[in-house]
Amino acid sequence: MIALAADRVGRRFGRTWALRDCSFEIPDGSVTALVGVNGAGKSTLLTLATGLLAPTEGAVRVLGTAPGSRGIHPRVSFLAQDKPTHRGFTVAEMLRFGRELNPTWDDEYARRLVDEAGVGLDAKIRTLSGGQRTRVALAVALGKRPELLLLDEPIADLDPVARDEVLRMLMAEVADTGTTVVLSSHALSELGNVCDHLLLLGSGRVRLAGDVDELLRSHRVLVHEPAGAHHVVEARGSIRLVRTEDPAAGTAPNLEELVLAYLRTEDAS
Ligand SMILES: Nc1ncnc2c1ncn2[C@@H]1O[C@H](COP(=O)(O)OP(=O)(O)OP(=O)(O)O)[C@@H](O)[C@H]1O
Repeated sequence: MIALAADRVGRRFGRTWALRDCSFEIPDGSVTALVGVNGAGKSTLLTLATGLLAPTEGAVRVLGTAPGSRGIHPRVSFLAQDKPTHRGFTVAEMLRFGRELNPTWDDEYARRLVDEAGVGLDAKIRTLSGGQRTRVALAVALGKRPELLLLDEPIADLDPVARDEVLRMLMAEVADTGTTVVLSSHALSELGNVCDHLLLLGSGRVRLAGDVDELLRSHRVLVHEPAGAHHVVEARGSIRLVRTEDPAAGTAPNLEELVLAYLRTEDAS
């Protein structure tokens, strides 16, 4: 099944097209890295998927239906970039909101996630570290037992240890529950360990999308080698990243090298 699909989606703000002609499909159970430079349209795309924003053109489908105009889909959780945990409340109060607002709420599960983060239920949100706050916000997002979890830069403000902890926790939960995750991030080196699907936006358009292994297989790094008939994505001095089906050419890139090459170039396809 397809968890999230876009068919020629565009979204305009005044004269600015934040997204244009975006078509893609994100399979059920995948963990998708949503990447792109600042202003590429990542947050806009995630917000369209929640239904909190409507496309100007085209159609979005979430878990097989059009996102409703009456708020977020009951089986979708969204963690916005600013992680709106209310700083004056306690962790227990945050969990109570989750329970009251979500019919599918799993209180035992949410409490376990908070406990594993080493956070007390009586702690005020404002006393928590950035990493702990993110983990409480994730516990609230996951406590809803979503089929689709949309995370907008969840690890942006975390130190490397906290990033690692949060991503490990997330991956363990996803492996257990099969939740589909779409995760926007600039932390390219971390994404290779957690994502099996990629959606790369550039200037509001889909530049590259698909299964990570397939994308890595169809690209090679050539050093001091002519590109020949291969399609050159990026050339930097004697190093070229090319798109090719020839497994004998050069060496395989890693996800960070692949994404960086596309982010650095404007007109690669
Ligand atoms: N509410 C809005 N009103 C006007 N313009 C907007 C609005 N939201 C987004 N935009 C514009 O749409 C474009 C895409 O913005 P968006 O926030 O989706 O990018 P992003 O990829 O999430 O960026 P970042 O990595 O910096 O978070 C930008 O040009 C931005 O200025």
